[in-house]
Amino acid sequence: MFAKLQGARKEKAPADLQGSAQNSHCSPRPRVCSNPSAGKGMGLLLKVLIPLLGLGLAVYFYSGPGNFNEEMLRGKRVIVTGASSGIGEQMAYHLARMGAHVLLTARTEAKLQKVVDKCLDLGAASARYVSGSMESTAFAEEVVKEAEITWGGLDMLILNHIGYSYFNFFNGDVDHVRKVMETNFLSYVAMTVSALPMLKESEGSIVVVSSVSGKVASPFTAPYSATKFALEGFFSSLRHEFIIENVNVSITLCILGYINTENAVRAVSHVIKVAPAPKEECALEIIRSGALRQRELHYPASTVTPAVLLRDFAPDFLDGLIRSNHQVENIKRAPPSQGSGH
Ligand SMILES: NC(=O)C1=CN([C@@H]2O[C@H](COP(=O)(O)OP(=O)(O)OC[C@H]3O[C@@H](n4cnc5c(N)ncnc54)[C@H](OP(=O)(O)O)[C@@H]3O)[C@@H](O)[C@H]2O)C=CC1
Ligand SMILES: CC(C)CCC[C@@H](C)[C@H]1CC[C@H]2[C@@H]3C(=O)C=C4C[C@@H](O)CC[C@]4(C)[C@H]3CC[C@]12C
Repeated sequence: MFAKLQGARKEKAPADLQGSAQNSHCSPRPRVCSNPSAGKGMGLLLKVLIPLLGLGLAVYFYSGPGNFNEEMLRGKRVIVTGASSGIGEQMAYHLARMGAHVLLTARTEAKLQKVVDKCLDLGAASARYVSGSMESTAFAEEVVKEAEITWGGLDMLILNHIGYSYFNFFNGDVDHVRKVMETNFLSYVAMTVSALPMLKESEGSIVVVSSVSGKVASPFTAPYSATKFALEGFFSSLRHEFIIENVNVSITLCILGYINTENAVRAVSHVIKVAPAPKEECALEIIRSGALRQRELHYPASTVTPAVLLRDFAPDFLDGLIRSNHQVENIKRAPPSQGSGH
C-alpha cells in the first residue's frame, strides 16, 4: 500500500484581560481585594519583569551555543518528513542549497518529485523521496531503512509532518484523536527508534517540529494540541536518558507560532487575525537550531517566548489573550461526529 520509491543523485561526495477567580489574588466580588498593592505588583510584573525575562530567554533560545555556518550541513545525510509542502518543503530547499544529501517523505508522489527536482537544481549532494502515509508506523520504519540502504548512515532526522486535523470545536470523535496521535506522535517515536543506531554512530541530531500548541493550549485544536504536548513529554524524557547513558545524539524541540504555510492560512486565517511568520525563515531557523544542537527553538521568538513564559506566571491572563485573538463568530459549528476521521 505504501512506499513508492524514487531517487536521483548528483555525483558529489557523499483580551480578555480578566483571569478567572481561581488564581487571582482578589475575591470574585468587585473591589474587595485582599491585597491592595497586588495591582501595582502585577503591573510591575507585566511591564518590566516579564519583558526582561522574555528578552533573556529569547537570547538564550534563539542564539544558541556556537555560531551557525551553512557549511555545517555540507555532505550531511538528512531525512525530512512532511517535505512535499509548507515548512518541510522549505527545509528541503535550504538543505539542498547547503549541499546536504536529502531523503524526503510525504504521501503525494507528484509533489515530492517536484521538490526533489528543485533540490537537485539548488545543489543537493543527492536527493530522493519515499512516498507513503505516516498513519502506519511500518511506513515510518521503512523510510529510515531506505536511508540505511542508500547512505549506510544518518546525521539528522527532521520530524515535521502532521496529518489532517479540523480547526473547530472538539466534535467528540475519539477515532480521529487516535488517528492524529498515530500520525503526529507515534510515527515520530517509531522513526526515532529505527534511526537511533545510525544517529548514535554519527553522533547526529533529532529535530522535532512542534508548536505553541504543544506548550499552551488554544481553542479549536484539541486533538492536534494533544499530539504536540505528547512530543515534549516523550522527547524531553529521552533527552535525560541520552545524557545519563552518554549518548551523544541531540534533541531539538521547535516551538513554532503561526507560520504562513498554505494549509495553515487556509485553516485559520478567517479566525486568527495575527500576521503569520514567513515559512522560509522558519525553515532556516529549524535547521540552524538542529545544527547547533539547541535544546529548544522559539520561532517567532517575539510571540512564542512571552507565551511560554506567561504560561506559568499568569495562565489565566494568557488564556484570555489567546481567546481574544480568535474571532470565534467565524467558526462554523460542524454537525456532531458520526465517527468519521474528518
Ligand atoms: N503552519 C503553522 O502555522 C504551524 C506549523 N507547525 C508545525 O510545523 C510542521 C509543518 O507544518 P506545515 O508546513 O504548516 O504543514 P503542511 O500542511 O504545509 O505540510 C504537512 C506535510 O505533511 C505531509 N502529510 C500530511 N499527512 C500525512 C500523512 N498521513 N503521512 C505522511 N505525511 C503527511 C504533507 O504532505 P502530503 O499531504 O503529500 O502527505 C505535507 O508534506 C508541523 O509539524 C506543524 O505542526 C507548528 C506551528 C504552527
Ligand atoms: C500568544 C498567542 C497570541 C499565540 C496563539 C497562537 C495560536 C493561535 C497558533 C499557534 C500555533 C498554531 C497552530 C499550529 O500549530 C498548527 C496548525 C496546523 C495547521 O495545518 C492548521 C493551523 C494550526 C492548527 C495552527 C492554528 C493557530 C495556532 C494554534
